[in-house]
Amino acid sequence: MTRTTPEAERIVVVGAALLDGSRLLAARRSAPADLAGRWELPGGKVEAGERPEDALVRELREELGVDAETIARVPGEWQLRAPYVLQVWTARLRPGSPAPRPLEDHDALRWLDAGELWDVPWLDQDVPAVRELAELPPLGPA
Ligand SMILES: Nc1nc2c([nH]c(=O)n2[C@H]2C[C@H](O)[C@@H](COP(=O)(O)OP(=O)(O)OP(=O)(O)O)O2)c(=O)[nH]1
Repeated sequence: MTRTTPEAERIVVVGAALLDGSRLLAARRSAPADLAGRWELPGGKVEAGERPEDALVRELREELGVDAETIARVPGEWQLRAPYVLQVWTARLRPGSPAPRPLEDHDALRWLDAGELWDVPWLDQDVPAVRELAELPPLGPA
């Protein structure tokens, strides 16, 4: 049975498909223990009154030390552990941005070429989102 979370109890987690040409940035979580060592899309929880796109830019600044901008919403929404749901935006670094560094929540970063998307052990709950990304340009069919 698929369990859905009532609208009022949902907390949106925004994840970035941070792109550099046709490469995608994957981030390895360092905490909590049950997620540590698995790979995810950098991002975090949207705060009350915050636009998801603004939350994503803020999270990328805090977690990776970068100056990024969102490009477009990736169609779909994926249930995480309740009450969280994952929404994904493609994003890119703005000109002059520092390179990403694992400042918070992560202990490794990796730019994956389109052919390397499945070379890291993604969090189980991120696999459907990565599968969707793999079907979309610039990672998948043009
Ligand atoms: N950022 C991110 N979180 C994910 C992904 N997949 C997934 O299950 N999660 C979970 C982990 C956390 O329970 C929750 C997001 O938490 P977070 O720790 O990244 O968010 P945050 O920076 O706002 O957290 P906080 O420390 O301020 O509370 O969503 C993903 O791809 N990216």
